[in-house]
Amino acid sequence: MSLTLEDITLTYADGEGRLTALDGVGLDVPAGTLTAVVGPSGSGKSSLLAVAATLVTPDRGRVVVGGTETGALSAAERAELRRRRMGIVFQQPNLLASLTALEQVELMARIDGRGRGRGRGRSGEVRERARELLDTVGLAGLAHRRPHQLSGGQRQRVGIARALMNEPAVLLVDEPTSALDHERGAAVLELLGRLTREWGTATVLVTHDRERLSFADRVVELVDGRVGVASVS
Ligand SMILES: Nc1ncnc2c1ncn2[C@@H]1O[C@H](COP(=O)(O)OP(=O)(O)OP(=O)(O)O)[C@@H](O)[C@H]1O
Repeated sequence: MSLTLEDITLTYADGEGRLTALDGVGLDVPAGTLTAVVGPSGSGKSSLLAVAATLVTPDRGRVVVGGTETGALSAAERAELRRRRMGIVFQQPNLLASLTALEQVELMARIDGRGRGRGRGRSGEVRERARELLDTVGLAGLAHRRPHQLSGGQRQRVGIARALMNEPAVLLVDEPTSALDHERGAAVLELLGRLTREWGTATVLVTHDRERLSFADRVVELVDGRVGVASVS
């Protein structure tokens, strides 16, 4: 399933006027590829992810997910699309305070009883898969911990495992390595690149980290809400 953004313009109210956060941005992310979005603070990266996630409706332009023009869907249909087909990882993962790491990840499959692929199935299988994902993101021994017992980087990795639980067709990730040390950050990027290819996911990853972009199929630079030419070190 591919993700296409066509000529996206997004403005926010700014005092008397409007601030243009995205200005005619286009992005084509074929299934099984990973696009990294880089750019200075305030250049529109998080806004771009919010539009791609269909959480924010742009002033102009189209978001097409697997051939479906999302602007034509109702709010309920968009919510369903997000739940069934998208994995979204925000900088702040919004974990539920009362649940353990394992329960946070399991919850995705339980909410979406008809989840794709291995997310489907009996309770034991769901638990096993959630454990596997926590293992993969390096949280094997911490599955029983609640959010307040985890570091910022560990919470972020719970958020990544949760987003991967239903084998999303579209994966949108904001700054996955910001709270991680170098080695752990590299492992998370390697994992996202590998799953993108294995699952045929259309992945967009926002990152400040220009040194480790070799895992990306394409690098897009945003400057003042426009797509520029990326210079990668
Ligand atoms: N809800 C909002 N209301 C008004 N302005 C906003 C809102 N959200 C973002 N902006 C503005 O839109 C512009 C783009 O913000 P955005 O968060 O998309 O940038 P970013 O590249 O993700 O930044 P960072 O790297 O610091 O997270 C900025 O000028 C920001 O101040």
